[in-house]
Amino acid sequence: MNPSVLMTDTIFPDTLVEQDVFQKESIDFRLSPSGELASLGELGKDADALLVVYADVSAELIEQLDRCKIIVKAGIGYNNIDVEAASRKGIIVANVPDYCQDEVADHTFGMFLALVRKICHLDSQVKQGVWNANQAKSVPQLRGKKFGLLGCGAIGQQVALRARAFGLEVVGYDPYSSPDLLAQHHISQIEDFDEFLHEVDFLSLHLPLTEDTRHILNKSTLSKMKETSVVINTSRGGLIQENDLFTALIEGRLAGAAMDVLEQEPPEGAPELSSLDNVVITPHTAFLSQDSVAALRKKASQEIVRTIRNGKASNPVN
Ligand SMILES: NC(=O)c1ccc[n+]([C@@H]2O[C@H](COP(=O)([O-])OP(=O)(O)OC[C@H]3O[C@@H](n4cnc5c(N)ncnc54)[C@H](O)[C@@H]3O)[C@@H](O)[C@H]2O)c1
Ligand SMILES: O=C(O)[C@H](O)CO
Repeated sequence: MNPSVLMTDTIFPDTLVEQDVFQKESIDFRLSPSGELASLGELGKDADALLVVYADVSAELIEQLDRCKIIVKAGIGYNNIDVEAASRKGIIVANVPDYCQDEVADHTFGMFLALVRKICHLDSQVKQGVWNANQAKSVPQLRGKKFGLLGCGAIGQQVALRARAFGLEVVGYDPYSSPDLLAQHHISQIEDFDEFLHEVDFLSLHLPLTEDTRHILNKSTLSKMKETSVVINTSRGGLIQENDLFTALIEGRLAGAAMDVLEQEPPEGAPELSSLDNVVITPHTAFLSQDSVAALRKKASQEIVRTIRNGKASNPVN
């Protein structure tokens, strides 16, 4: 009997890349038609591996997997997988840590510029027949301002490179990163979180969503930031308490926000934040480009092949 893979969900229009990789290795491949927990449990029962994009791989689902050896997140952030439950069952969880650093850094910087230079807002005004340059008079000059990285890993380092090219001073808060590594990337470390929040003019989030980091930006931490500062989030929606962010923005305690990710994705209709002129939102697209997607799909599938064939994953997270 061939080993088998269940793909729980996909955002791509076809599964040709995955089918190709698995077919060459005589591994059977199925895509779940609905991605719903009940059917995933049933379909995944006999699968040797799970390939996951955004499906919620809960402890309840993992409990139903009788043969599974590996769960691969097709992506970097694996917060939709209950890693502890998988570890308890001896299942390896792996991600694809290296496929879209440039895309996310470009998107982060693009959103930052669109927000701070009011490009999206002015564009939408012109399209409504309003030609009013006055609103741009309050735009801050970037050179010499402090660009703060909350999380200084692979993506944060790429963002730092772009920020420096704009004459920004890059500062970082990352308790798990070595001072040498940060110095190598010309990121000045600020060790005290409150001081970091207080110092930065622009704050960009590049850390994983975990139980420790959920709502790391909330009423209390947002209140430590300058009223003129902005937040850019291309990491995970759950890092920010969105109601607190909304309140800080309407009360003028923060100058703006750029968000590629939201607490609820997809949101039900237009998100509340989108009613504000000083907010820019994209629908979780920072990682996407033709090249990054091709690399991601291939790497995720190959990780499964490696584990099924050799019993070892290249990028285990447990
Ligand atoms: N929007 C998108 O399309 C998209 C695409 C890729 C990744 N992401 C998100 O970006 C995140 C970062 O990706 P990466 O490749 O840079 O990951 P990475 O693992 O290379 O870097 C994450 C950094 O965060 C740091 N960190 C952990 N906890 C922290 C804390 N409490 N405070 C400050 N720093 C902390 C880690 O030490 C690490 O240096 C991912 O976890 C993922 O959720 C989003
Ligand atoms: O984490 C990632 O790789 C992207 O956000 C897609 O899930």
